[in-house]
Amino acid sequence: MILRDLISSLTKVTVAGSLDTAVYAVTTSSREVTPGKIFAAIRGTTLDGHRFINDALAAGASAILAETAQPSDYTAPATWLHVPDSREAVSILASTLAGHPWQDLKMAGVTGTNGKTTTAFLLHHLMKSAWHRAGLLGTILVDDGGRQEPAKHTTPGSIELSAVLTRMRDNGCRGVAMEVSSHGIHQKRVAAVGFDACVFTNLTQDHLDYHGTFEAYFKAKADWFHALAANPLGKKPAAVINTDDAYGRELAVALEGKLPVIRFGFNVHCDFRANNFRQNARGMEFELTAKGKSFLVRAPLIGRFNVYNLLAAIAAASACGIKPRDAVAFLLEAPQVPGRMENVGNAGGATVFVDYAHTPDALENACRTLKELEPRRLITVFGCGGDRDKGKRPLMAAAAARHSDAVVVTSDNPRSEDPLAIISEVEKGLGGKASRSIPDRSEAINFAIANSLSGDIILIAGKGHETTQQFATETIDFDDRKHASKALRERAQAISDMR
Ligand SMILES: CC(=O)N[C@H]1[C@@H](OP(=O)(O)OP(=O)(O)OC[C@H]2O[C@@H](n3ccc(=O)[nH]c3=O)[C@H](O)[C@@H]2O)O[C@H](CO)[C@@H](O)[C@@H]1O[C@H](C)C(=O)N[C@@H](C)C(=O)N[C@H](CCC(=O)O)C(=O)O
Ligand SMILES: Nc1ncnc2c1ncn2[C@@H]1O[C@H](COP(=O)(O)OP(=O)(O)OP(=O)(O)O)[C@@H](O)[C@H]1O
Ligand SMILES: N[C@H](CCC[C@H](N)C(=O)O)C(=O)O
Ligand SMILES: [Mg+2]
Repeated sequence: MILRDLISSLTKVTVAGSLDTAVYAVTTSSREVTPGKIFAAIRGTTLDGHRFINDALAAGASAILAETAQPSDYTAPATWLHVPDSREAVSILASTLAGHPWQDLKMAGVTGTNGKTTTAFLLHHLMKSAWHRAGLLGTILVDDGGRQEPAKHTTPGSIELSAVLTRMRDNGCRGVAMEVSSHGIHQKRVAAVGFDACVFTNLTQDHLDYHGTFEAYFKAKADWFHALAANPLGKKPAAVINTDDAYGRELAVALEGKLPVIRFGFNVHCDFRANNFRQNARGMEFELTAKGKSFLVRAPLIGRFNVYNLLAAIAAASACGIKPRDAVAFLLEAPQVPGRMENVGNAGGATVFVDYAHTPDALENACRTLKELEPRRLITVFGCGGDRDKGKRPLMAAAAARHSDAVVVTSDNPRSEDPLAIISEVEKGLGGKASRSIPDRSEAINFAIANSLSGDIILIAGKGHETTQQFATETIDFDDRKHASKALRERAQAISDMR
């Protein structure tokens, strides 16, 4: 593409040099520069990409995009593009170079502290059921309509995102369900993508290490909606908002008159409203009132919090053109989201669930849900991530202690931190609850399972679908589901040996 045509999509740019240059790609890494590429200098969270402009020039960059003006002593042939916000400009250029694939796809995005992955999986299931092919982007995996691969980020960088959306379109997908993380919004990864439905699930404590304050975290989420209200990119996005959540209500009020707002939850003002929720160990049912009609929703998921995820999926699907009646029928066959309230088996009458709860609110919900199944005892095994929001630690402990009969504190990705130091911060929130601290996660799981009694439920929380445990010096293979299954088999064998 000729630079002149490409940069016409940028609203604010000062050019120094030729616009007749042909370019075919943009990159934010000097290490990936080859002739024909634009090197975009990003002010990163650890490094400033502007430091690598000379490396990019040496590698033959055809143009430089930067937040600084061309230096006075600049002699290189590469055209210089001065923009106020490199990350935003990269999003626009990447989308333009790819031919804006999202224009040909029904796009549903999901943001919020908890429930993004689950809601995106449910939406993907609805889209696939209705349209045969649909894409999925999120924490666990990327499904481009042809094949699935593990995800590196919840929301990929804008360049990778444009590439994946292109593959989805070319593979015949009609829609995409994707998670939109607060990092993704803040780093403008989705700044140039139009959406048909934007879901807000809830807002509770997480990621304060990155955003600093709770208000900044809320602002990051809200910015996505406000940006699309100001510039909907040619689509008509509906804001699909949980208004049982206080921040959701605030957002819905702020968007009134700017975007169509679809409210969901249990409260009487909802457009998609749930009533009469019931559950057992195999699934749930509730009554849905939407568009003046009533439906009985039945799905193989447990937990009142999953009512929100189901409502969000049905409402967002409706904004994308899938009728609630059809959605309700498809949800009878809703998939097990890997590592989300996943029943991994039982032995000696005790049942094990693996869940990804790694925030105080999620752990509270997971524990409460399992306690509602009236186990003899609820034993919760969990830890807190290293190099992440430290404020979560005592709060997660308090949530676990409130609803569990016994707690086993262990490690969850200590990263660069000392596992014992993390555990002692967690212990401060337990408030005297019966507990055992076992830093080695496999031993902690073995301990909980070996000491279980018939009728107990064991919740192993925090890692869900993850398959590794990250330490300062090494990352080892570790999968809660595989480990728990092995421990359950050993326990079943031990019980049968004793007979
Ligand atoms: C903190 C954070 O979010 N970092 C992300 C960010 O990196 P950065 O911009 O800060 O990069 P940096 O290392 O400071 O470098 C600045 C620039 O210099 C460039 N550079 C650097 C060296 C060099 O020799 N040449 C060069 O050009 C780099 O390519 C980069 O463009 O932008 C990169 C590209 O998009 C991301 O890969 C990277 O994600 C890191 C790996 C990460 O761990 N992110 C996590 C926290 C994250 O994004 N999580 C969210 C939410 C998860 C959830 O709760 O669901 C997610 O969406 O996954
Ligand atoms: N709507 C919800 N409200 C509160 N808690 C929820 C909700 N949905 C799921 N959870 C809890 O949060 C955990 C994470 O759920 P999920 O993976 O769907 O969220 P996420 O927003 O994608 O999280 P992450 O940002 O870490 O990827 C679940 O394992 C469950 O314990
Ligand atoms: N996307 C989240 C996941 C956390 C999961 C938990 N296992 C942990 O490591 O804290 C993060 O990186 O903060
Ligand atoms: Mg997720």
